[in-house]
Amino acid sequence: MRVGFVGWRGMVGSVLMERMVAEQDFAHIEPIFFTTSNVGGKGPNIGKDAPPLKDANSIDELKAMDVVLSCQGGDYTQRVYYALRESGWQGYWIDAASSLRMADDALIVLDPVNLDVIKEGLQRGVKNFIGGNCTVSLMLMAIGGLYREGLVEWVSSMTYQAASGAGAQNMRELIAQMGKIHGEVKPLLDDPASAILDIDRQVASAMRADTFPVDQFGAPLAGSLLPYIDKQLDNCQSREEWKGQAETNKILGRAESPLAVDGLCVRIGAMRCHSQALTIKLNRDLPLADIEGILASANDWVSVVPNTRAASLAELTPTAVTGSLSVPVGRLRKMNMGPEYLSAFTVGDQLLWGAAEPLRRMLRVLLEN
Ligand SMILES: NC(=O)C1=CN([C@@H]2O[C@H](COP(=O)(O)OP(=O)(O)OC[C@H]3O[C@@H](n4cnc5c(N)ncnc54)[C@H](OP(=O)(O)O)[C@@H]3O)[C@@H](O)[C@H]2O)C=CC1
Ligand SMILES: N[C@@H](CC(=O)OP(=O)(O)O)C(=O)O
Repeated sequence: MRVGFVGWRGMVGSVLMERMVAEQDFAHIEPIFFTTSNVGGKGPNIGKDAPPLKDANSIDELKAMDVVLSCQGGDYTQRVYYALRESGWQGYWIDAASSLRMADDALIVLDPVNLDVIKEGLQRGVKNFIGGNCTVSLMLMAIGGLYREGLVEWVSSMTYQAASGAGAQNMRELIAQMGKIHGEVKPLLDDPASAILDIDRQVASAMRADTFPVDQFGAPLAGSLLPYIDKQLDNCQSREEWKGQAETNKILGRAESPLAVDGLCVRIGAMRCHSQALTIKLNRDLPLADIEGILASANDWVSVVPNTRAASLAELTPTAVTGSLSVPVGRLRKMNMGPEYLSAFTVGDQLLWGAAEPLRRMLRVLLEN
């Protein structure tokens, strides 16, 4: 199988390459690497030879692929995908970008949750397989068991999303903001006798100054938060919030009878792990132990964290989870609203299960099909 990789050196693409090397995926395919900026250059080090980089804008070169896997971004998809199909290309298109997600002829892939939907799609001749929004994929990795058992009436998701979701430059800017804040008050911090309100005043003044680095986020994130992610929609949801219900139901294959998912999406100063506080309305009262069993059995990566302070601080934070495929879910308890209202908190690496891993695994599904 000739697989063309576009966007392999970007942030999502680099994580994908790391995972594919770790899982020895390249042993099963003929990889061809593409570029928009360095035609003829050298591809990534994957432990085996590959031809020099090909032009990612050349429909003729792309047409020779059985599969094109793109982590290059939505603009690239818009520019190239339709032209490639119009040329008569019948191959599989796997993509990290959101552009094609809601198209009728595309499926959103998250195989630990929707392998049945994917397999049924393959039998129907579906050729476009798109990675889901990171927050949605991570939520479903965490509580997919409840959906699988038909226990969910609705979910409200309040998110705490990492800088990486906005891109590599944003991660850099977050650290620059942290450094700027520290630099402003270092002399006061070094003096144990200094007044904390003086430090606080200087920090606030530094963050509000014109010289504070905000080119990427448009506002201070370090020491603050941003209560709006992605575009503004006419119904007063942000586009990120809209994706919650639309993509969840598409992933689960229930677009005809959608379950409600809604909430607020907020950017916080974490590096690459998205967290979510969930309120889940179950459609019946179930003992907490049964709920924990259902959650833990849903896939190989979800783990139930005991609802204690010690376990939550040790296992249920972005710092604990970053760089790993595990998706812990904790803070599980019945809420004051009634026995059918369940609270949960979950954390996941948005570059792994939130972006690269479902694409890598889709390639495996194609190979095994
Ligand atoms: N960031 C995220 O969290 C998520 C992103 N996605 C989607 O994935 C797509 C790609 O996102 P992301 O990986 O963040 O994009 P990046 O900006 O990191 O990379 C995209 C492309 O930019 C080019 N590029 C230019 N300068 C550099 C540089 N210094 N280092 C690396 N690449 C460079 C590369 O193309 P070339 O080699 O051709 O020059 C690269 O493939 C987007 O559509 C996004 O929506 C999906 C889920 C999560
Ligand atoms: N919008 C997400 C990241 C992302 O790329 O999402 P999507 O793949 O749906 O465009 C975030 O900011 O955290």
